[in-house]
Amino acid sequence: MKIAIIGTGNLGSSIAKGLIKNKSFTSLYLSDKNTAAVSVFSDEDYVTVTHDNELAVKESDILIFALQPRHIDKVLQSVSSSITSYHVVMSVAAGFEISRIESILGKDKNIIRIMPNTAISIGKSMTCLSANNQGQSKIELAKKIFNQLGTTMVIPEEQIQAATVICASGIAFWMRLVRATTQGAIQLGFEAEEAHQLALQTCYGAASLLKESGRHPEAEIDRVTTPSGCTIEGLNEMEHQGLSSSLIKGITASFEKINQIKKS
Ligand SMILES: NC(=O)C1=CN([C@@H]2O[C@H](COP(=O)(O)OP(=O)(O)OC[C@H]3O[C@@H](n4cnc5c(N)ncnc54)[C@H](O)[C@@H]3O)[C@@H](O)[C@H]2O)C=CC1
Ligand SMILES: O=C(O)[C@@H]1CCC=N1
Repeated sequence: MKIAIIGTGNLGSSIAKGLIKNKSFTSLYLSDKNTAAVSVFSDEDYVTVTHDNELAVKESDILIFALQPRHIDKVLQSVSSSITSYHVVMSVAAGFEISRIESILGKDKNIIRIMPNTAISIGKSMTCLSANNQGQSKIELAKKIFNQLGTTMVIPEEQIQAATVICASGIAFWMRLVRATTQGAIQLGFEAEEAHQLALQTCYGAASLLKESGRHPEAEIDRVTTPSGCTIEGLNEMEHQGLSSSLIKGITASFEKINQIKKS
């Protein structure tokens, strides 16, 4: 597996970290006009850090374009003559549709839109995938790569925007919930460090319970809410203040915004 990551900022470097941790490549090119985020990897076996996108494309089979939507057009155009039908072209650019990539590279290229999140750096990403017609035969290969770095789900391209909000932006949403819980714990008298640890382990426990039991969140809530107890008192107050509603409204606002990015 000869992989190149073009664009090694927040997400590109997170993918690089995950791949390097797993040693899941025969060669890895990390290409960026500013290689600061990945220069630490230049001593790793079979890893090349470069400013030369063209070189990275020519030396690799699997190309992961981790660029901002406003840059990806230009970069794809600049390397298009080196991209062949043997390459598998993957793009993480939010809102940048497969048809736009096909209009630059041609419909005969294997193109897969991937939407991981930053937890890919520790092998815990939720990565959604969607391929063009030509790329359907490469989807198993893509799943193989990203299953080593978390979990994958193949979805229709129409759902990639929604998946971006839930899974990629979702990391930020969950972080804010952890932080708010920490602030509550500090108000109740814990030191900041202790508060953070309490919030984090409880969050981890809640997610693990759902994952391992397969039960519905409300079934787990029923097990915690003692009649007339403190949990239901707090939960109902949170709902009076609009907890579920504000989360759903935030998710839909984020979705509206990503659909605007798609049109721009
Ligand atoms: N940050 C996140 O959690 C997620 C981001 N995304 C998407 O991933 C993409 C990248 O996002 P970030 O990593 O946050 O952006 P970023 O700005 O941190 O990284 C982009 C990188 O591209 C490089 N770059 C720009 N022009 C270049 C060129 N001509 N040649 C080589 N490198 C060039 C920049 O120097 C930068 O390091 C975006 O399209 C975003 O929508 C998707 C899922 C999650
Ligand atoms: O905020 C953004 O637009 C990008 C896409 C999902 C995560 N970061």
